[in-house]
Amino acid sequence: MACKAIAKLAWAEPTLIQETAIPLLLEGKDVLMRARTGSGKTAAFAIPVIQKIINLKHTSAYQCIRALILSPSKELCGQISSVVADLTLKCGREIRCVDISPTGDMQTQKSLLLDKPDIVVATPSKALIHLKASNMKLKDDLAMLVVDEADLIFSFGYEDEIKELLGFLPKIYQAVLASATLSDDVLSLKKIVLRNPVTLKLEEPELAPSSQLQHYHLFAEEDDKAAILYALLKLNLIRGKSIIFVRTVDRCYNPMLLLPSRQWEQFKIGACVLNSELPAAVRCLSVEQFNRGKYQIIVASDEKSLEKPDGGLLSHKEEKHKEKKQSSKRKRDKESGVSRGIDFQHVSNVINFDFPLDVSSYVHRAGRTARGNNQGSVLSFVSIREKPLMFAVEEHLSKVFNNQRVLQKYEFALEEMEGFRYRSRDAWRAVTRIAVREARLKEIKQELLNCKKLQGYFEENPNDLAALRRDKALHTVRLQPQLAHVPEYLLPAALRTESSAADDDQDAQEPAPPKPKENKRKQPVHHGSVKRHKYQARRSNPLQSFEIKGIKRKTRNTKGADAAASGDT
Ligand SMILES: Nc1ncnc2c1ncn2[C@@H]1O[C@H](COP(=O)(O)OP(=O)(O)OP(=O)(O)O)[C@@H](O)[C@H]1O
Repeated sequence: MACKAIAKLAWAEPTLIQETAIPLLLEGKDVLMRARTGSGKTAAFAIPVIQKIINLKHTSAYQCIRALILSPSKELCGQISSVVADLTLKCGREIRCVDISPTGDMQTQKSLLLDKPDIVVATPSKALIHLKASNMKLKDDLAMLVVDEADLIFSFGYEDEIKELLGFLPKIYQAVLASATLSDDVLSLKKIVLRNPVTLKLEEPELAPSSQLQHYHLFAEEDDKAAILYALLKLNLIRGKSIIFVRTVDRCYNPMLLLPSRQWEQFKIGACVLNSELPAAVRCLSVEQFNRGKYQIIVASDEKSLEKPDGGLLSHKEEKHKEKKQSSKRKRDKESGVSRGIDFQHVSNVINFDFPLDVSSYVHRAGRTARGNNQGSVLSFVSIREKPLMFAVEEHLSKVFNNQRVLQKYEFALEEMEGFRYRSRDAWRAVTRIAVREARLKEIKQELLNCKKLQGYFEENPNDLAALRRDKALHTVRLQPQLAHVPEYLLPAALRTESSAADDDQDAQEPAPPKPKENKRKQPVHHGSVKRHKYQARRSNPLQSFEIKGIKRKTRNTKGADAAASGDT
């Protein structure tokens, strides 16, 4: 049955970790699997879990919870349960899996658990709450325990919960730890969770090879970062789904405000924000909608705020102090993870608008693209103060890939982009702290209006609903409609024909000055054959020709830069 489901997922062959781990797990061994991010670890443990339950059900019809899968964040729990759902698609109602990680009605979760689903997916703290409340009992029947993203379990602060939780489990059960790294935390967890385990440490780099994943960097200061992003998007040099990573939650809203929704729409690109301060339901919905293709871009922050008001980076001590001070004001969800482990599907580009603060963060962000057998690229904007961070990543990647120079320079002649620079600088500066706050308030207001639970309240209190709707427009950033349209004179010469055509598409959505009537299709192809016409079009296409007058890229970068630009997967 699982095989039929796998066929439906169109997985032609197992990944390396699946090929090695599944037979060991089917033999009943405890396994610690370390394999790179995006290598298919979820199915590597989920398939044996499902198979074990099917086998046990053949020997005993007694219904009970037979597997507990723990993961550090709600997003990851949701993801695991949807992989289990995909893999049990052909099992009908025979195997039931319940995800109790979402914050919600405990009574509903209790009744789901009392129904004894075969598999329970939870964060450690949620599992513990239900175990303590006797809503689920595992002491007699649990056959399998899985801890996914084991390297994050302690760093997310679950050490005590895990230790306490083990007291609710039977003496004998099979256990699996899955992790992208073999950190000290994982080794400590291994000691307390696994018995005589087989350790699978695949001899493969922690990221996909450079034939599949290309890394680029581009030196740029704050104002220029915005201009470059604006130009890359407007000139269609970034194609396919992209994740733009920024350092802090507030900065998530900057690129969004710089390119306000109207403009994203004009790009025909849907964009949304993802960060740990959004409610879990909104985060999960954003990821789901992004995966379904509703949004082309996610602007995500995966770090806590490490920035000083003057723009410098905070020391660890300063950061802790700031966090303590802020904790009463701003609520960050401990059970949230953005770059770690989330299976954003078919992402062509990861753009580090802010460079990640350490090597492991870079690896995890980069791991959001080139997943499975897909192609991908990472483009990092690096300011002067971020250079040391970049050098650390460069050194690390070159060690991982046998002294190869992995991080390539993305050649981009910003001086040719003066027009973009001028326009975006203006818009970027309009994004003040107040504007960010207002944007976030607007988001909350929208959430209230969409909240199903409040629908009843609004029906009974229509005045409140009207007041909320009537509320003054919160968007204090002056929208600059001219940003949506890039006049031809702003473009580098080599891009004029193509991008003005792209703009023509956009112009179709907004009132445009009347143009002389002409039917492009009917225009004859002058001077030569169709082949020649195609050749000329190819020559003027910066993505296909090696030499670009406006934006200079060196030939050695062209292949990767094309991938970065086209993002074809
Ligand atoms: N055998 C396979 N063939 C093709 N694609 C696969 C296969 N197994 C899994 N995948 C796909 O690979 C992607 C990554 O899988 P998964 O999320 O399980 O990776 P992971 O190793 O758990 O990553 P992370 O460490 O980041 O959590 C998913 O989109 C999944 O659908």
